[in-house]
Amino acid sequence: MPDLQTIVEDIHQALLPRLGEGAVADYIPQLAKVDPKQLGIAVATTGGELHMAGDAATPFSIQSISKVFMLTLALGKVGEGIWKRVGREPSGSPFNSIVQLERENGIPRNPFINAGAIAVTDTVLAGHQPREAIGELLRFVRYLADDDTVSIDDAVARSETQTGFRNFALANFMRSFGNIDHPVEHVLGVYFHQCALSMTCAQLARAGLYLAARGANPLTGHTVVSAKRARRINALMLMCGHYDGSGEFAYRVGLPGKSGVGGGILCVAPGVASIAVWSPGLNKVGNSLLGSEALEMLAARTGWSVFDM
Ligand SMILES: NC(=O)CC[C@H](N)C(=O)O
Repeated sequence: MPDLQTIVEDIHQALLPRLGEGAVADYIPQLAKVDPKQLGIAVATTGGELHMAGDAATPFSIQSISKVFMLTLALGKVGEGIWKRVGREPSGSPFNSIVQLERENGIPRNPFINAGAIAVTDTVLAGHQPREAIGELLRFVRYLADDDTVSIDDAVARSETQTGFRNFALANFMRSFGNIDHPVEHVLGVYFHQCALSMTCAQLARAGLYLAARGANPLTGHTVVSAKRARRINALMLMCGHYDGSGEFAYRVGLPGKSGVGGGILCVAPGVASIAVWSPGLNKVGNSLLGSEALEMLAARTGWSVFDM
């Protein structure tokens, strides 16, 4: 196998002619302004190497990838009790779907669709003002990435607050079933800010290392979660991380991953590496089109797969 740096550069080079494919998320006005012709790849290995290509040092809106970090925080606070409020099954529905919620009594299918993530955020809000919960998450992500420059893009958070009608509907609907404890405006205030976390591929790849290294960041030595919990979060990412595109992603890439409508994907090769890719153009189910292609190529070139150990 050629060295990793060559592989990531080759993949970036191969995809360059296709930059701009897919559709940028435009239901959040601030995201619609992002130049679609960008592609970043960063691979952080458990051995401490970092390989980057393309726009890997450009910050972007991580959006739903933040659901992985918020879930990690919530599990630390309430442990397995979280599963009383949210399931662990793939939804087979779009990320912002409301239909299952009624049939399933306000309990979202999993923590990675919007409804599930909003319930998780509500858990983290317990005993805090929204500003404190946002601060706690920001500190946590900075700690994971070992980088204090990670920030929240207030313009993105504001843009989503003004247009997040569907998320308000989801939160109110869950509240009617007793599955949201705090005022909906508070919960969504935190949720929109977590989605507006702005990170580069390099920062994101480093932040995800704990999931590739049995719960501890091998660069800093910081223990984040137990090995068992890291495995379980990876299992959820594999089954639910790409909404109704999760099966396709598992088939093509074969690694746990979590996407966001900003065009980012965090992907985990357990024991080996944490990978972040970013390209704003999305496919029909809202996952980065070229980001998924890049990961498929990376998995093929390296042989990394959770189905072949
Ligand atoms: N899939 C996503 O990244 C969705 C996150 C976005 N903030 C929303 O709630 O719609």
